[in-house]
Amino acid sequence: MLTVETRHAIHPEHAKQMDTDALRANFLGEGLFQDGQIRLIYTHYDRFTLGGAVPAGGSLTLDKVEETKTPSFLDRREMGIVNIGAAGTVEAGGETYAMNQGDVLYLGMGAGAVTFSGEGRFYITSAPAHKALPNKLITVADCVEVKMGAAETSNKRTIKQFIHPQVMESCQLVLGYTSLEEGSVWNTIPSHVHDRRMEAYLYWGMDAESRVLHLMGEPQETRHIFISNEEAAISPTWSVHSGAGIGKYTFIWAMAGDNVDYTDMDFIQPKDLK
Ligand SMILES: O=C(O)C(=O)C[C@H](O)C(=O)CO
Ligand SMILES: [Zn+2]
Repeated sequence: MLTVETRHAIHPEHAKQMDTDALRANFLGEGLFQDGQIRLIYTHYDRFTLGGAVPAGGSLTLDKVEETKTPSFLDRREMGIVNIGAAGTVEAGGETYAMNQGDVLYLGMGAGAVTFSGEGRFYITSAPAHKALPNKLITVADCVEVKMGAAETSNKRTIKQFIHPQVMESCQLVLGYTSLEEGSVWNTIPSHVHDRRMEAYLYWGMDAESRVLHLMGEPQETRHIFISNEEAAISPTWSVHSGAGIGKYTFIWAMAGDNVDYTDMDFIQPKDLK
């Protein structure tokens, strides 16, 4: 079963007026991982699409998605998939890729139908592409690790880069995930924006009772949403995207836009946040 929800692009002046329910309806992705289902959010931020596929021991195929009006979803798009569950497989372009927890699969434009199988919980990201690039499995052992932050500022963390120029070529997608060290709670400090790229965060690896306070909004007009395990925050180009966890968490960051330069960020120092 496939479900697709459309999210329109929100102007920052509009976001300022929103109450909690409106912020959640526009910027939070809930219930993306349901047994036996593929659930997608098709956004109007760079037409970035995110979602989950949970085959729950069976198989699920993603092919035509009405929203794109193309015969197959990947006819003019690329895709990044992260397995946040147990072992599973993804079949595309005549190949079957075995994916353990944390592995990432890149599928290039024209890859065709995508079949998810096994016990995996597959996080799906996708953006329009301008050329066909080879499909590529990037295991946890293949990623590039960057250490950031410090225990003194409660933000010591490891950034694992997968779909990233240092690892492989993509059209628009840049993707990886960040884990906090024990005792550190803050991600993405100092905060930043990047008007050139939208971004989405998928929080996972959290206890059921735990929550992340996700900061969003313009730097001088911040808002927050509390996020549970396996929920996503959609971050428009004008929004900061930082968070603090009440308990352990990892988050998958994925971006699409004008460049694939991970370091292209406009930093906002804590003293300048409002
Ligand atoms: O912990 C961090 O810092 C991040 O993971 C930052 C994200 O990767 C990001 O926002 C990239 O633009
Ligand atoms: Zn960012």
